[in-house]
Amino acid sequence: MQRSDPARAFDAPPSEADLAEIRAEVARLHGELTRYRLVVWTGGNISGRVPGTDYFVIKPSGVSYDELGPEDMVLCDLDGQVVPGSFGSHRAASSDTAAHAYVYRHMPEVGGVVHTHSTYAVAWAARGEEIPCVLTAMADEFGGPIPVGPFAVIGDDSIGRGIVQTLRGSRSRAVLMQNHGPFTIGSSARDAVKAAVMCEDVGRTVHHAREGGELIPIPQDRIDALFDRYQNVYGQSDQQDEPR
Ligand SMILES: O=C(CO)[C@@H](O)[C@@H](O)COP(=O)(O)O
Repeated sequence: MQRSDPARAFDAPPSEADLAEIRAEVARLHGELTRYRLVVWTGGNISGRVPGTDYFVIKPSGVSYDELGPEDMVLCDLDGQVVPGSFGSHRAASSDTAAHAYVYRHMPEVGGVVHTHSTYAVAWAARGEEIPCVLTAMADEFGGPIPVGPFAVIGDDSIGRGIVQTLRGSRSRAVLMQNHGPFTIGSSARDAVKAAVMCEDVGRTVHHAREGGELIPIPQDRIDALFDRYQNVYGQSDQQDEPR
């Protein structure tokens, strides 16, 4: 894959000792995708940025979720290149590695990226229809509708470009890539997984609500107030830096 900037050199990769925590967390979080039934077979993937470095770890491509442990996560630089000799480097990184890498290069505040094929979110994506903000739970978590991103081919940075173009400046941490499915971002891999769980939950609820009749939009000032409360007040006071 073409490097983003041939002149760019990345710092030396972190040691495996320094990677242990992020490897364990990203491997563990893959179990949350199956627990919440957001993926089937080997679909979907999670990555986590290694804090303070030019690297991230991501799921290996096509490997069963049952086999995913910390040392199976693939270490990549921000160009999406696998670091030779690192744990897991004997396998190909996820099909979406270039997309995740593009997001990390262009959104430095992002610490985790998740992709799923969760049923209701994919159904909204198949229609190219955003999920309207008609639930307080959406205002809390996404600060508005969940937007649709462009149709994009798999394997290069097209999906990443679509994610950044859609979410940069948005309060939503989820985007429905047209005809494909949800990609989510977060301050950490756990935060991005939460966005994926909540995206599917509201996608299901709004789908059934609309089947029963007309949806009632929430006024923008109420959405703003709900989002502010949830992001800054909800939960325990010692959770300040943790995702809610
Ligand atoms: O749909 C896609 C490709 O974007 C992926 O979710 C899915 O096929 C899983 O691919 P990987 O196993 O991560 O290579």
